[in-house]
Amino acid sequence: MASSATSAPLQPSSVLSKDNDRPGRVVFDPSHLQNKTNIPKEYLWPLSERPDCLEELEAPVVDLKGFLQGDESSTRRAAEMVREACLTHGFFQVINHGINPSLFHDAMTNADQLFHLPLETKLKIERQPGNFWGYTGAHADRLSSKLPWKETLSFGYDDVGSKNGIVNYFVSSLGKDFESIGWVYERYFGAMKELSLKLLELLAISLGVDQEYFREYFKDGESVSRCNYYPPCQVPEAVLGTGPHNDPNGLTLLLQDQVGGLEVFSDGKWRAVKPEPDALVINVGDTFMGLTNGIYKSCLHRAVVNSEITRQSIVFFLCPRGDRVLRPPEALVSQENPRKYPDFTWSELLSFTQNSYRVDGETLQYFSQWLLSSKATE
Ligand SMILES: C=C1C[C@]23C[C@H]1CC[C@H]2[C@]1(C)CCC[C@@](C)(C(=O)O)[C@H]1[C@@H]3C(=O)O
Ligand SMILES: O=C(O)CCC(=O)C(=O)O
Ligand SMILES: [Fe+2]
Repeated sequence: MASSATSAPLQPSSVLSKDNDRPGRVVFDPSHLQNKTNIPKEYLWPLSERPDCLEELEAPVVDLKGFLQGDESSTRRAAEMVREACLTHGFFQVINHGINPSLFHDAMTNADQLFHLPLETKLKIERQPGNFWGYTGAHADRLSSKLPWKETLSFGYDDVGSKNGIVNYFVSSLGKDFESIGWVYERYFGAMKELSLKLLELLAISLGVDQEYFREYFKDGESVSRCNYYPPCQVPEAVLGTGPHNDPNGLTLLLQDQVGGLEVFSDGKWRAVKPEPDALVINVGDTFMGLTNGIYKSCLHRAVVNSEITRQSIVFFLCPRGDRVLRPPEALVSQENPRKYPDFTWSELLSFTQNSYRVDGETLQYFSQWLLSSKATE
């Protein structure tokens, strides 16, 4: 369960290569799998705790309107709400965030169309080892057991280095017909980057840190964006759409449809994050927990699937530039709260998480210990 320390090492990518040169390779074909009652062993997780009546996570729905308009008392109120949530579990939702609901709608419907393409077409844009761009079915390119019951399409979203990178990606990999889809995600993830920088200002205010501090830290980052598509499963309690994990990045901005399935392990129980129309779910990742010297919490979460209906989510993982050293501002370090983690860079943490996938919520702790012991033996 969540409290026991287990880690499932990822298979090196050289072990799993393209299905045509590795006949034993698992290929996630939802049209076939979603009707099966006999779930192939690669997808099985120890029977997950699925209470009949799942309690809801106590996570505030924060109205950003006043803050975005520069209104002081609304900003104070919003900062207090996010502070309380981040001191406890690091999850809150935002509404009136300034993003047009039609962009949410377009991002969801285009993902639906993309995941309905024939499997051969999706495999043409399969994610390659060491790269964050492309399609995966159940992450079978990197994992061989406890596979997530999902398809993903990811983009190494980078508004700094590559202008129109997502549009170019669609056109060069799937052809000119996909240009308009590329523009939808270019606009969507551009809006997510902008909003995430504003949220960092609100978080800085909530911590009494210079308003620009975190914004400056993340503004030239190499973020990752992803569409998740979770088909139904006839034995939903035997599989997980996304296994338990803490996000390694700074902040995560997640758009979920109204189906529900996102759960957070808080106060000893899995709790549902209730879908709110047109809201975004925001959560603190390990990098932000590190930057706040452990004051704001990143929390274990997972996505479950159901037996009836496909669920979709679209995620923006805000990350720093790879060589940025993660060090909290002085205001967050004191005698009572001394440094919790050593200095490290985002690329060090990212490669650790890519090689060792922990399901116990202790990644940052283990990473810090590993870093300190490996530096001591250098
Ligand atoms: C930098 C990243 C690695 C993952 C995608 C982004 C941010 C979160 C990571 C992830 C979601 C954590 C859970 C396991 C994972 C393999 C997944 O199920 O998708 C992770 C991502 C990944 O490596 O693709
Ligand atoms: O789809 C979801 O609700 C959660 C996905 C998630 O946690 C992730 O991709 O990191
Ligand atoms: Fe996550």
